[in-house]
Amino acid sequence: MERLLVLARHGQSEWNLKNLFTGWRDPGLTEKGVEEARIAGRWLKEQGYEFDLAYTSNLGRAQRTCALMLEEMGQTGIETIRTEALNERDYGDLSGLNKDDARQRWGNEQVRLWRRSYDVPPPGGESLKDTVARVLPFYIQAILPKVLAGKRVLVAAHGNSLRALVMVLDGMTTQTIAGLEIATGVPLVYHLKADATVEAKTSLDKDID
Ligand SMILES: O=C(O)[C@@H](CO)OP(=O)(O)O
Repeated sequence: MERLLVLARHGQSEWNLKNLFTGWRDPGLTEKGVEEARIAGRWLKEQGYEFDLAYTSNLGRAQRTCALMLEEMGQTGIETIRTEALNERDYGDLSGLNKDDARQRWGNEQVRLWRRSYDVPPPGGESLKDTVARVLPFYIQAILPKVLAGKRVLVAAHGNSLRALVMVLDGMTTQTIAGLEIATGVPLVYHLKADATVEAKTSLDKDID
């Protein structure tokens, strides 16, 4: 049985371009972001993938990416479930601030800890640990049973909600996860075994911006 799970971060957003902490704020995609989503969809189609079901967050950039990918694949009709559980990590008080300005104000190391440590939350926001605690129950209760039942599933979400999932799928530690970056618009293709562990993983090659 095919147990296909494809994870894709949204294409470049207006706030990725402006270098702003985004979190639960809701900027749209840039033109480049739209193109990245389309390229991702075309690549998946060329690889011969099809989906039965899609999941996305409550945020527009992921929803639009999901829709554009499915459009390129000729699969606009499939059921798409939106959930807050897949939202980006909440950046709290940092939301809307420029990342370089934040480094000037609080120092590189503090900003690195907020952005990439496992358990240091940004002020008023979520750590990756908090994000894992939000994303993982939804994955286990909603997404995984579908994949294990043979539904081919697309998840279009965000840098940190996907880092939370990849950490679990790839068996990364609270240390190694700090070095994981997920590029915009790059599908990560997982084939799962019946016991929900990873049989194979491939992805479209692309540099991290
Ligand atoms: O601003 C954000 O919400 C995220 C993703 O763009 O940023 P970071 O790279 O710090 O996780």
